[in-house]
This record gives sequence, structure tokens and C-alpha cells, in this order.
Amino acid sequence: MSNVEVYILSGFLGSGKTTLLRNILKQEQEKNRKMAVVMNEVGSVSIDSDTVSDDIPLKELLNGCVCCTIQDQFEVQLHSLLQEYALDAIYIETTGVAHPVEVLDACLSPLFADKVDVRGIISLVDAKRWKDRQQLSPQLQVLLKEQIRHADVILINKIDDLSERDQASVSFEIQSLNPQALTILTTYAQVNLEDIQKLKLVTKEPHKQAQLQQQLRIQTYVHTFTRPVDMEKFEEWLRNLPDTIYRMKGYVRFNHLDGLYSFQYSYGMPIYMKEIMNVPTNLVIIGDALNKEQIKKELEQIEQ
Ligand SMILES: Nc1nc2c(ncn2[C@@H]2O[C@H](COP(=O)(O)OP(=O)(O)OP(=O)(O)O)[C@@H](O)[C@H]2O)c(=O)[nH]1
Repeated sequence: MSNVEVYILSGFLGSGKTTLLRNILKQEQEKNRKMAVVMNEVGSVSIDSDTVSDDIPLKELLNGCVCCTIQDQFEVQLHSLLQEYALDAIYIETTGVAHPVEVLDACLSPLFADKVDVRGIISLVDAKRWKDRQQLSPQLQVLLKEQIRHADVILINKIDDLSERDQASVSFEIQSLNPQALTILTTYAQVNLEDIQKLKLVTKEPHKQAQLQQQLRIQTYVHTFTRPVDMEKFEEWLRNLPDTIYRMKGYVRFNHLDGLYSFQYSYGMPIYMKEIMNVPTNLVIIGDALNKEQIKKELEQIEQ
């Protein structure tokens, strides 16, 4: 069975994420695909869960943001969805204040990273909010830009609130921040499912590799170790990593040590801990413009 597609719906408060989710679920149901939804709200009461009909498995994460305070709960929920249902796709609606890369990180637990295919980040931008963004705090303006910069698809939504001239200038500004993303102007987040599901399929073609290297978008690679690893060579490999790799996590066995180790790495700092559970030896790598073929080759070389 192929991996479960995962889509992250990001975007500022009120930008239209729930409206988009509703549109997508309708189209998915028409295609008879089996989906699940994870909804994250910062408050203690879910407001949007009525959006999802009863036959679609729904996990709600309240009282925190998946990208920080409730990351562990999020992993458990995703894991149980994957175990309980035979799914084609999982849609994750994030809180309006979530940083998309942190959410991506949370989706890629080494426990199940080899079973999911995170197809991409879809960011919604409220067109008028963008135009008037100076009214927001500097931190929120940065967040808005980050949500755009890391998206694979950008929906510039609520364009009915802007004149044609303003639509053109907003669209130009947003596209300049992330020229590689597919940008679509929408009202009520009306979008074709095909446009969203095309995500990543293009970038997986080998001949696009050169172009891929220049992209600034976040990419992920999951390596499954089939044998124990030489620790010295592994550390040597870590020392020589490009600084475009900024996050790794997973489980690894070393040839001269008993048992399994969990491994965490962020911004140049590795941490190992002995693991008591028996879990798959997956290593998740997150970075900009990853050369996946090369990483795969290098890791295979340090396996004994
Ligand atoms: N005028 C206009 N309103 C829209 C459009 N898209 C969505 N809305 C409305 O904007 C409001 C917010 O939309 P939601 O889909 O709930 O936005 P959200 O991003 O899920 O909001 P939060 O969950 O609060 O972050 C709703 O009342 C929508 O009906 C649009 O294109 N134009």
C-alpha cells in the first residue's frame, strides 16, 4: 500500500483554512478517497469541527499549538489515525499562529515517517490582511511572511475584498517572497483538488534535481537504516553536514553499542538517548534544498 498523503493547511487567523478544508473534503469524497482530519485550535473549545462530517475520522487538538506545546499529543493522534484506518490522505488544519515548518517537523515522527508522504504546505493569505499588514505587530508580520515563504501552494484568498489593482500588487508582493510556490487567487478558497495534489510529484522527478537545489523551500527525507551504523563515521558525517540541514530526529543502532538510540539534532547539536522501546530505525531529515540522493548514498556508506 502506498504511503498516506499528508497536507498541512496553514494561514493566519481567519484567512479561510476551514473554508478550504470544507471544499477539499467535498471533492475528496466525490472521488471516494478515505481521509482523516486533524484540527488544532489554541482555545479549549473546538469551533470548526462541525465542518467535518461524521464518516471522516477527526482528531482534535485543543489548548495548544501542534508546533510547540502539544507536539507529543499530535504525534500520538497521527500515529493512532495511521494504525486505525486505511487512509488515502490526512489533512491537518493548523492554528492561525502556527509556524508551518514546526508543524511539518511534528508530522514527521520517526515512528511513522516511513508511512506518510508529506505532500506539502498549503498557506492561505487573507488578501486584505496582507495589504494592511502594517497594522499587525512586527512578530505577526514575520509569521505571515514565514507562512508564505515555506508554502508549496499559496492561496491568496478573499480577493473579493480588493480592487483589481490591489489584487495585482498583493499577488506580485507575495509571489516575490516565494516564486517557486504555485500561487492561486481565490474567493472562498475555491480550488481544484488536482492543483493541491500535484504537489511534490513534480519535484520528485530526477531531472528536476538541479532546479530543486536552488529552491528555498523546506524538504524532508526519511532514511531507514537496515544495519547498525559506525558511530565515528556517523559523527564525521554530522560534522560535514551543510548548514541547510537544520533538523534531524530518529532511531539508530551503533555497531559497537547494545540496543537502540534515539537521536535528535537541531542546529548543529546532536543528542543521543538510549531507547527502551523497539521502534523502526528511521531517520528524518528536514532542511532546505536537500540533495536526497547524496544523503542516501552517504548514510548507506556508514551502515556496516
Ligand atoms: N468575503 C470573503 N469571506 C471569506 C472568504 N473565504 C472565507 N471567508 C469567510 O471568512 C471567515 C473566516 O473563514 P474560515 O474559513 O473560518 O477561516 P480560518 O482560517 O479557518 O479561521 P480560524 O480558524 O479562525 O483561523 C468565514 O466567515 C468565511 O466564510 C472569501 O474569499 N471572501
